[in-house]
Parts: sequence; C-alpha cells; structure tokens
Amino acid sequence: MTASAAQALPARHSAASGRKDRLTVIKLGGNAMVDGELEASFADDVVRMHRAGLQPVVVHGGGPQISAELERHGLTATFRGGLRVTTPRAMGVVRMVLAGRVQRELVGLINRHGPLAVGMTGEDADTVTAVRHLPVIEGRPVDIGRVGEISAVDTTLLRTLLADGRIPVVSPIARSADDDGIYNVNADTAAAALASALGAGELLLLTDVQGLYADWPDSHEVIERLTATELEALLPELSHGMTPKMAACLHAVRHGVDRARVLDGRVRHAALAGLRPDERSGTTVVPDAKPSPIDRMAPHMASRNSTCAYGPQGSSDERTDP
Ligand SMILES: Nc1ncnc2c1ncn2[C@@H]1O[C@H](COP(=O)(O)OP(=O)(O)O)[C@@H](O)[C@H]1O
Ligand SMILES: CC(=O)N[C@@H](CCC(=O)OP(=O)(O)O)C(=O)O
Repeated sequence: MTASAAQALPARHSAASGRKDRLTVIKLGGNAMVDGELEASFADDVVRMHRAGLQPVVVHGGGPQISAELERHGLTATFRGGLRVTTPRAMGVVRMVLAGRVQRELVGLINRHGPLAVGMTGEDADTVTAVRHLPVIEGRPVDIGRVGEISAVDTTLLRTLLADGRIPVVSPIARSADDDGIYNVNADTAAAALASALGAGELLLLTDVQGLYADWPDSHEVIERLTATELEALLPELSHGMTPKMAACLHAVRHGVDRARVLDGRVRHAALAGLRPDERSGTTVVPDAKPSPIDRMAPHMASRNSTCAYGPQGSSDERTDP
C-alpha cells in the first residue's frame, strides 16, 4: 500500500465528518480470496481506513472454499438462482468453513496491525435473524434447504464494537426465527442488510470480475454506473453470483446507503481505491435522483421508485459445482 493511496481518501471520510460518511461495509467475496498476498493487501486497506477515521465493517464470503470442502466430504455443490442448496449436513460444512476458517484468516491478517478485528457471525447477539428463504424459480417457490431470508438485523453488538474502535469481521450465517437452527445467507445479501441497518454511507463488494459486464460472458464491457431503477430493470436478466450481488446493491441504495460498488478484488488495494469518489473502476449503483421541485408540483409526471422487497432474488439459472 502506498502512502498516496491512503492520502487519497476523500475529505468527507475524515474523522470529523458525520457518522454515516464514516461507516463503510466492505464485502470480500470468496472468489477474490485467491492468494494470501491479496488477502493481506485487503487487510491492510481495512486498517488504513480505520486509521483514517472511517468505521469499516467487513463481511466475508467463501463460496469456492465451501464448495471445495463439500467435495472433500463427498457432497455436490448445487446453486439455484445464485444461492447454494444447503442441506442440514451441508450447513455444518458452511459454518465450519466460514466461521472456522475464512473469518479466522481475515481476523488474523487484520490483527497483524494491532488488536483491531473481532470475528463474529450473524448468530452472535442475534445480529442477523432469518426465516427460510423460498426463492421463486420459474414462477414457483423452491425449497433450497437451510438458506435464510433476513428478517431482522440488530446492530447493537456491531455498534458496541465500532464504538470501542474495533473492526467487526462478520460471517454470513443467521440465527433462525423458525426453529433452533441456523441459516446460510449469501454474503452480498448479508453485507447489504448490515449496511442499510447501520446507515452506512458506502457498500463495497469485492469480487473476481471487473464489475457488472453488460453482455456476460460474451464481452467484458463493464457497466460503469446504474441508478436503482436502471438496475431493477436489469436484475431478471442476471445469472449466477451476480443475481444476489446486484440485488444487494439495489437493496442498499434503496435503503439509505449512498453508493454501492462492485469492484475487482483481484486488484491489490481495490477497497481503498474504491472509496475515492472519482474512481471509475467497477460498477457503481446510486439511488434514483430525488424528484425536482417541478416533479413535486406535478406528482403524476414524476418518476417513481417501486417498492423493493428485500431478499436474494431467485432466478431460473441452476449451477452445479465443480
Ligand atoms: N453480468 C455479469 N458480469 C460479471 N460477472 C458475472 C455476470 N453474470 C454472472 N457473473 C459471474 O458472477 C461471478 C461473481 O459472483 P460470485 O461467484 O458469487 O462471486 P463472489 O464470490 O465474489 O461473491 C463472476 O465470477 C462471474 O462468473
Ligand atoms: C446461500 C448462499 O449461497 N450462501 C453462500 C455463503 C457464502 C458466500 O456468499 O460466499 P461468496 O460471497 O464467496 O459467494 C454459500 O454458501 O456459498
């Protein structure tokens, strides 16, 4: 990390600015955790944000790592609408990999810089509660096992940790409101839910592509910027991991987050660079423009936001790994 990258943090992210501007939720996807050096540079970025007066909250994924571990257990990884079909047995593997391995690695990397990171899952202090998620695929609700739809977020523990100068590192597992069990939650979905519940200014999603490609997989032309309404129109056409990821961006900007960005986590220090308002890499999602005074005088002419029910969006794609 260069000193100039740290200095490049925008002025509105100074410690003196309002709390919303300081709170940043950063999600590191499992696909972006391809080598130790990249993970270390991510940890370095998070610590630099913290030292610059921001309040970073890290949410991590681990999809490929879970799939590899399932395979070692002789289990096949299957996805519907970008979400893992999670049997009760697979749920044990999911929790072990996310909370026992991936989260521990990130906490260790951040804490090389000092006693900052505290690992937790959504189960802790009932931070994330979910009910069974039944995605609608080809017009019908489908049972994909222990996959949760977030029904409540309690930010008390997160705020306590932030007030104590810590960096929470959250695994996307929720307490179940239906029974005594737990639910697997897509990490992008969890990050967006935490960002909106905390009233974060920014949501950064680090993945293994340069952003949302307009014509994937045929072209790598990145869509630079989308309003909430533009993204909503695109969502039904998306597939695989991009469905929950872009649905998460939409939820965030429709629920108070100023900006949600999908960035290439394979690039070193992508998180820090992603905070710069003039940074043009990746895909940036912004809320719809507020109606102008003229629109307010003629409401029938104003463009309207449709309501956004939260939760990972089901789509008709199906994928089996490897
Ligand atoms: N329109 C698209 N633009 C970019 N990537 C896409 C698109 N549609 C599907 N993908 C796939 O989504 C993947 C990212 O989602 P995912 O695998 O869940 O990543 P992560 O682990 O970072 O959450 C990409 O690697 C790519 O294969
Ligand atoms: C329900 C569901 O699909 N959960 C995800 C949780 C991890 C995740 O989201 O990891 P990435 O961000 O690396 O994809 C899974 O089991 O893979």
